[in-house]
Amino acid sequence: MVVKVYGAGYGSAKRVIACLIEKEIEFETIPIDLLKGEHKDPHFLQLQPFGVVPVIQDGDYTLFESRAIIRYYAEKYKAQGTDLLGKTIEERGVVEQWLEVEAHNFHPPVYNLVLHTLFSSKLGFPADQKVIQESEEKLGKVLDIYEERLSKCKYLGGDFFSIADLSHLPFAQYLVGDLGKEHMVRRRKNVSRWWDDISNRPSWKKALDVCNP
Ligand SMILES: N[C@@H](CCC(=O)N[C@@H](CS(=O)(=O)O)C(=O)NCC(=O)O)C(=O)O
Repeated sequence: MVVKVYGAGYGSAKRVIACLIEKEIEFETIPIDLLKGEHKDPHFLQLQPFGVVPVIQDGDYTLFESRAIIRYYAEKYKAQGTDLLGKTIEERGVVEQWLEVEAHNFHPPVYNLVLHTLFSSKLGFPADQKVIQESEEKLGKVLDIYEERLSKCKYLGGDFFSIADLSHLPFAQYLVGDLGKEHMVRRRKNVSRWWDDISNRPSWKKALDVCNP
């Protein structure tokens, strides 16, 4: 069954696309235009009651929340494509730990920078410079912890690429790209080495091609 990915053009959906490519799972993308409000359409809300993207449909199985989706496919197809979870429950625990760190410590400040720097005018609210400054300060502290972690091992979850690293790709891409904050990565040599490693993976390059044709 070909997996349907709704909203592939947007950040959190790219996390799912990169995972499906790493796991060698066939998928198709279904555009959802956020600026036209298609994510608030009653039919879409039946798939995702919170009205955000992505959602996947895999036959009669529907799942939303991008990190839940990548955990699902990483587990369901553990023996296919890249192993993204580690070999032991202890390795899995550390992977889950850094995936939670990405969701609760890395994502919020970067998401605020994206909203207030890139989308405030399109979404019709004033960019809040205080939020921008506070978010950059918070993110700097998070990256300092990453710098220490990555001085001890190649990837966040250990010495193997995992969903913890993969989950960072979409919004770290914003950081070094459209947000113009690449210096926050480059001034930290281990974070810089890590970013070059994970962002040069063929799966990420293909995900960007699929999502930004
Ligand atoms: N926790 C959700 C977040 C999804 C989310 O916020 N998606 C954004 C797009 S993006 O941030 O992933 O680019 C969205 O649909 N925003 C629409 C809205 O908030 O109305 C997930 O990871 O799937």
